[in-house]
Amino acid sequence: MGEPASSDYQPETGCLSIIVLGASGDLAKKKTFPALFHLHRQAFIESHDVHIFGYARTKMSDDDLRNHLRGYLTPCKGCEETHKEDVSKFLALINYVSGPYDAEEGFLSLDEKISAYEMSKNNNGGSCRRLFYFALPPSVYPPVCKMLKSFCMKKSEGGWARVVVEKPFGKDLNSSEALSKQIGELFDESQIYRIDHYLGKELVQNLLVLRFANRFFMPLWNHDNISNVQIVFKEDFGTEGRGGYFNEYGIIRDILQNHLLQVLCLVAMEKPVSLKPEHIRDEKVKVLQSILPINDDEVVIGQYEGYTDDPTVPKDSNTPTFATLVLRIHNERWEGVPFILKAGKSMKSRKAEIRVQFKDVSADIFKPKSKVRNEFVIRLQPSEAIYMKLTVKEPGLEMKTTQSELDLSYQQRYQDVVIPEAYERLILDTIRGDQQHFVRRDELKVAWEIFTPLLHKIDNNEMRSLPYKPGSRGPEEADKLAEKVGYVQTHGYVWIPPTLSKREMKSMVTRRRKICFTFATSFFLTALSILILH
Ligand SMILES: NC(=O)C1=CN([C@@H]2O[C@H](COP(=O)(O)OP(=O)(O)OC[C@H]3O[C@@H](n4cnc5c(N)ncnc54)[C@H](OP(=O)(O)O)[C@@H]3O)[C@@H](O)[C@H]2O)C=CC1
Ligand SMILES: O=C1O[C@H](COP(=O)(O)O)[C@@H](O)[C@H](O)[C@H]1O
Repeated sequence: MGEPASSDYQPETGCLSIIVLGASGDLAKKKTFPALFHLHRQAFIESHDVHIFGYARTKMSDDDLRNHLRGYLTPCKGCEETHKEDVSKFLALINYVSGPYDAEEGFLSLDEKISAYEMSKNNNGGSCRRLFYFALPPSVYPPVCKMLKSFCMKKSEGGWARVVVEKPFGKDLNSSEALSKQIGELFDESQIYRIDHYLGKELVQNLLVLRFANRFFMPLWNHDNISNVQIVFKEDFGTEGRGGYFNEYGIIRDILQNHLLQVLCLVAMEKPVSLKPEHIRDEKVKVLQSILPINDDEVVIGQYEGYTDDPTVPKDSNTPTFATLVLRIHNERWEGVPFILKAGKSMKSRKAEIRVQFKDVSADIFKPKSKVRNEFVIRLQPSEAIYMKLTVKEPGLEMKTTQSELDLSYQQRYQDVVIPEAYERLILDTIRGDQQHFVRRDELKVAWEIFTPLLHKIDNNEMRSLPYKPGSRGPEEADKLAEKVGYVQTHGYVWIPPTLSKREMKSMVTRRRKICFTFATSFFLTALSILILH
């Protein structure tokens, strides 16, 4: 069965079973089930044709799982009134099956339950669809795939079975390729959805539109005009309860090799032939293939002080919780432009953004006191925004220049819009069969090729993590590296997100209306009294 492109999507009929493997875990409760809840609340998945099955080793009843999840299902803005009812309706759709990941007993009973549900729905016609979501550590992907393939793949006419797998997909090039091979022997590429939730973020999805639907950017988007690009991820908390997992992977495998690299692809790729998933992914692969080997002199890794206090982390751990490194794309558009990727845990603030810094104006006649540059910033989170830093005349009698911005802040511009969570959007894509925002096997392979030599050096202690204070900007050396490769910080300029809230806007409008009303009333009364007096 061919998989439809996004624009070809036709709503399907028939029953849909969503199976969350690892239902007892962290991702399942924090992201997967809440995303399903919101999709259900908005009727993207509906009670009459969907059922959800949780699967894990932990022994619990249906109600135990429902109660475990309840607290994570929070109302969205404006849904508070119906929230209790929405939660009850959603939880009623969930059943739980307990079993091991590498033996048939649990999977046979899972299949029995899914089949019973499908049978109960058969009289509606249509096909049966099975979506398997792996909210599991990658170490158990191979046995789980085998079990699913052997025991849970009953296919009805026109139906489908898809698997969604989480990152990190492997630990380096070899392990990732081995995993891809094992899974590839069991499922077609069109059935495998390698999720990278950054691809589901609103402003990441906006990148192609911004770049290719606006005349502004096209002629400027190249090495003639752009000095450097920074892609930054910061969290203001540490590994918190995930020390065991994190210590095995580190920040490069956790964030840079996947999330930041995917963002880089969308910033740097050429215009795809169309919006078809394969056309987009072809262009992403070309960018990745053009990235030069990472230069050790353009890498700074760090570890926040106190990281090894976590009892699950060895005292002598060299695992980086921070990294800044430079990627260089060897092609006609980007030759000479450093792409600075920076990610850190336990930093001063939580933020993810893309910062495109332009070159200096040539033969500048305004002679500003300090060097200033145009920047185009896309803030992915928090407070989604797109703004452009530019030089303007300072209002007043003097001919002085100052830094200002053209600002599109989503909170202000789209006040009535609730921006969906990345996972909501991506799970919906998997149901619709749209692989545009998922990582293809060859894309993953090149991504690992880029990072594997560096990762091996760090794993072998050939490169040491520098200590940094929790709540800081990370090691000073990282800022020095960014400066060395061309980033110019604008001193004295701070972007202030517009603060006019909807309430303030409303009260302003009401106040204006009141003034108009008072004015109209007094005008009317004056006119009336003049008339009476005459
Ligand atoms: N948590 C997060 O914020 C994010 C997680 N991810 C990815 O999602 C996946 C799941 O992550 P997360 O939920 O945090 O993981 P968990 O450690 O919570 O594991 C999920 C479930 O898998 C089972 N499990 C855990 N360890 C093992 C093991 N060694 N062998 C067999 N089963 C095990 C447990 O269920 P039981 O014992 O009941 O079978 C557990 O409840 C991972 O690939 C992770 O990298 C991606 C982005 C964010
Ligand atoms: O994949 C991961 O992402 C989260 C950060 O996600 P965000 O959407 O809140 O930016 C990170 O905390 C985690 O370590 C990593 O595995």
